[in-house]
Amino acid sequence: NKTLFEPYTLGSLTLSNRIVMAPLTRNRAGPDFVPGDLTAEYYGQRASAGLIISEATQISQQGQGYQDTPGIYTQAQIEGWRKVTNAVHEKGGRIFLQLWHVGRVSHVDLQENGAAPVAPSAIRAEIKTFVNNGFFAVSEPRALELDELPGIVDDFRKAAANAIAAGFDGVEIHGANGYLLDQFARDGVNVRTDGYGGSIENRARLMLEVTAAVVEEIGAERTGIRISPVSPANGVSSSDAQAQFDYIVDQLDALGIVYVHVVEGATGGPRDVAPFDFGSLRRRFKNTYIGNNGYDLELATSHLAEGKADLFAFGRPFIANPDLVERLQTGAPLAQANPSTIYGGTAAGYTDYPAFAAASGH
Ligand SMILES: C=C(C(=O)O)c1ccccc1
Repeated sequence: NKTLFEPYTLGSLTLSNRIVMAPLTRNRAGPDFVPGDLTAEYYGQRASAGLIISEATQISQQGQGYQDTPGIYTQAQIEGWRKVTNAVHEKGGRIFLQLWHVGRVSHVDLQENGAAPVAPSAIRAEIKTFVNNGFFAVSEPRALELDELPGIVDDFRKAAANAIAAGFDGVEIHGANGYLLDQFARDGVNVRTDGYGGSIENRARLMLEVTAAVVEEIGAERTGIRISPVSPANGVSSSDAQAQFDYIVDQLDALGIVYVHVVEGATGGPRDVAPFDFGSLRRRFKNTYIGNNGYDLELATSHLAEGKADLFAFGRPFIANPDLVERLQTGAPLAQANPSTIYGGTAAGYTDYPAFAAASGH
């Protein structure tokens, strides 16, 4: 029977195992939101993952919501990411870039000319974001005009092309965790009365137009997406998540993208936050299903045996265990991350976690 530690074919890629490094925001981009040498070292250290999905990376300044997160919309940013993909590929690893637009989860100090963050509707989230070296309430958003949406689709398309130019093996569209595309999909925060709101199909429209544009630009085999059907992250909610996301996944399957990456529960929180049949998504999607959220070796092994997912994404465990795959395989103990150095800072708590062998003096 299948194990987590056997090779897996993802489109035209052969992954060395079924363990995925989930996207982790670390707020360590340099000036002009360019990833620096430390970032190349950090991802290189974790290249034994079957697939790395990078931290969320904004497709435009409008799409940025936190300080010191990296971008993929300038030549300098592409060159910075090239060092990262080289470091991972030198170690035989594979890496996708997560394309991000935060929508309403932003602050005027991050926006061009202090502009209001954009959203499907002018409803402010009751949350804070990390800006000006502190946590401050997100700013009042404005509703996007219909004629602005093609520009956002094009920003995703160009960012996908930039990611391939930077050497990434593919991209993951960020459709989860209460950011722009998820805001549009959720009737708790999208109250539009035009073609992008008011029905299951209309609310899915922007996410699906972005996905189709990325597929057209770089191919379905290099395009994945992350969704979080029942997560309340960043203040989103749905009146019928099952119907909304059954429809979305049916349409994603028709687009032929290589994987769907599903946050099964509250992001970074309880898996049973709300009743939801994830098997319904698994059955509707012919290609690869990546399960995420709170997995450990035992749960992943049992879900694999039950055919509930093909790959398993681990986030927080990868922070302090660069060699997580080897530790899971050998049963070595896992190190815990220092919570005070997860977001922001330099090497401490980023590149200075040792592999188990090094730590135990083997
Ligand atoms: C990009 C994030 C996500 O998808 O939740 C994120 C952003 C800031 C802190 C933690 C996570």
